[in-house]
Amino acid sequence: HSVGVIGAPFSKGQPRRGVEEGPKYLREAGLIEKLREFGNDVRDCGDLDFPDVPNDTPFNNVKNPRTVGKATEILANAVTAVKKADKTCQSIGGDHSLAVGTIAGHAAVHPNLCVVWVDAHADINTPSTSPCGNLHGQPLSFLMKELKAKMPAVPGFEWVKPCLRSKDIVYIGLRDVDPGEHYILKTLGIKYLSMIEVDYLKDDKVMEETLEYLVGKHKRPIHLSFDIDGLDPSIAPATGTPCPGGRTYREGRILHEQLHKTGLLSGVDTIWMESTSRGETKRDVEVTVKTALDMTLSCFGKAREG
Ligand SMILES: N[C@](CCCC[B-](O)(O)O)(CCN1CCC(O)CC1)C(=O)O
Ligand SMILES: [Mn+2]
Ligand SMILES: [Mn+2]
Repeated sequence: HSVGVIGAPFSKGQPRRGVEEGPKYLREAGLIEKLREFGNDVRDCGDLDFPDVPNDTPFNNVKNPRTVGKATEILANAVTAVKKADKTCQSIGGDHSLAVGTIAGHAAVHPNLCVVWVDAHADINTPSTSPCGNLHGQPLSFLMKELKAKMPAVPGFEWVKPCLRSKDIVYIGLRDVDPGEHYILKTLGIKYLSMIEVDYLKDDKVMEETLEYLVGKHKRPIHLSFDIDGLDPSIAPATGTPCPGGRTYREGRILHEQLHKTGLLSGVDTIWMESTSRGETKRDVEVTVKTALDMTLSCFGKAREG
């Protein structure tokens, strides 16, 4: 299985510092070597360079619009190039505003892709519904065709073409959804397995139900956007937006091993925010890196049965 790895050291979708360290931490933890151990032919595309955009004034309450728009455009082009080489594209973040780039770039090559979004949050605020203007809480609103009419022309995002329909995405792990987002989820009829549904279902049934919904009738490329805060803070403490009551390590492993088994995994975002801004200890960071590494490797053949 061939994999193109792109480092996206980007954090301007949210206010905390230290998030751009993601690619460095996962590389230092041996991500590339371990991916090869599981038989993957890995091409490390290195870390992208994201330019600072001068006087990037807020657009209404949206912060760093041109910087985030430019970074996601650069990332989209990089993802498209990897997908043309017909590799699974593994992007390492960085905050979740990056998903505008990874999904748009992936859809440019595979317009029929579907998305599995593992996250405590829905990340589907529009610039108008966002409670704080941080773009890491808004990526999906730029990508949903059904929201196009609701979207203002945010400077920097002129390049984005909405590429997803509400039936093309399933959320797993939601447990902190803003009112504006809940309204959008209900209105668009987007399928989600929040922690309520997850509690009723047996572990392996969560991904089974997700896959039946997305690829049961006909197979198509899967894009996994995995936010480490979808897991419980006990195993991923170093993140900017922790939310209690998340998925356990075992549940996380099952999800990713089942996705790997489909053979349809075509794009993976590993999104996490090593933030030392909440007084995380070195130990917290180590635990979070190890979890992010294990979950990512599980997408590419790391399995507990060996
Ligand atoms: N929905 C939030 C969080 C986004 C998290 C982005 B991530 O990539 O980590 O999934 C706001 C959440 N909430 C708003 C009300 C406050 O009291 C608590 C935070 C937002 O800022 O839009
Ligand atoms: Mn997220
Ligand atoms: Mn989140």
